[in-house]
Amino acid sequence: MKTTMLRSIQSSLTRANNSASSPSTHSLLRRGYSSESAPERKVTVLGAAGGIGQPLALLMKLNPLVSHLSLYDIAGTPGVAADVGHINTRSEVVGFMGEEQLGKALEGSDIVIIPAGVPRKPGMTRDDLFNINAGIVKSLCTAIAKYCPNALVNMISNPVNSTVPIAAEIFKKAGIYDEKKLFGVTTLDVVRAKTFYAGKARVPVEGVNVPVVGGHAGITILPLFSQATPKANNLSGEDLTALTKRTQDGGTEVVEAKAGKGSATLSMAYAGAIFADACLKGLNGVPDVVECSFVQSSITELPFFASKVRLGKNGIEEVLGLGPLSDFEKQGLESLIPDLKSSIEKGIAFANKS
Ligand SMILES: NC(=O)c1ccc[n+]([C@@H]2O[C@H](COP(=O)([O-])OP(=O)(O)OC[C@H]3O[C@@H](n4cnc5c(N)ncnc54)[C@H](O)[C@@H]3O)[C@@H](O)[C@H]2O)c1
Ligand SMILES: O=C(O)C[C@H](O)C(=O)O
Repeated sequence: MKTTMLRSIQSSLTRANNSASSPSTHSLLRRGYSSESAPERKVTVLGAAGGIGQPLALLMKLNPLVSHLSLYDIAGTPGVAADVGHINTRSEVVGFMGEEQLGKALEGSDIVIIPAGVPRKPGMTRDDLFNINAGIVKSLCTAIAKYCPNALVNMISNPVNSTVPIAAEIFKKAGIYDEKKLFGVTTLDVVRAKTFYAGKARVPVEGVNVPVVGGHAGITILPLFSQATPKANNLSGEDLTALTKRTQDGGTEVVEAKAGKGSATLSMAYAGAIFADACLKGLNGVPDVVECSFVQSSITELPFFASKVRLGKNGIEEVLGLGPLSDFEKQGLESLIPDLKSSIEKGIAFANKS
């Protein structure tokens, strides 16, 4: 019963993966690539005792590609680690608490996932989190540069449109920046676009794919429903406009429903687990692993942009282009550029001030 449930969680994580073509964990296992023979991989979660951190720790504990799970926060991690550590899956779990233990938490990490920082309350924009979260991200990235400079970094902390450029600048200053290894996690936008599209088009959600490009705030989130599969012929222009708006406002929908008790945590943990799983598969040499992510990019005039990226043994193998856009999407792309540009510049300026 327990094994069946674990298998079903794992396979639904892989089935839901954006890349319909990437082999599932189960196909790897069937090919004799058992969790015992899968390479050792250390995944570290920074902010592991938080609303996202705890369910994300649980989902990473269920991932057979992880051999070491390191859980760090400024408080509360011993309890989370003891709890998650009792689950009878492959990884060894260690909790670390307080700045003096940050180095140990990070050493040897293959992937560092960062959901550390404050979430929104109703009436706030993601940019309103900048003043607190920029400093948190800066200090955590300084430590990553020192203790695990080769790790892939999955940035969840908001505002992602600024925290990713901050991380890049901190890594550049430390002389370790590799643009192939830094990712803003925008998977939740893809997860939402798939759910909302499937609901409106009345198609089974498991088979749905929708790329989401741009950034991760308001109108910078640009779902490309014209490229959604399976094609739905029952959606009007008005439906597509409404779907786009709902995807852009998905975070706010949750913030308002939680009425002061934070933002998306469970769906974000799910999305973060999907993205980390894709990074692990890429590192392990699985071919054709493709996910959307906010990365250093030259596909538009902006230095960072979310689009599909192909993941490989060194992180990003290829940043894929946007593909054909509808007139509505072309307009959306044009409108988002100034917003996204100023968030990126704000992050770069913050990281470079004294
Ligand atoms: N990228 C996305 O799609 C997405 C989705 C949802 C939430 N978020 C963002 O994720 C962040 C976390 O959200 P949450 O709901 O988990 O918040 P939370 O307050 O529940 O948890 C944040 C955790 O970070 C920890 N923390 C604070 N400073 C730290 C530091 N210096 N080092 C390590 N840990 C530290 C806190 O102790 C806390 O446990 C927010 O910024 C939120 O906006 C992003
Ligand atoms: O909306 C937020 O503040 C959190 C997150 O960015 C989300 O999209 O849910």
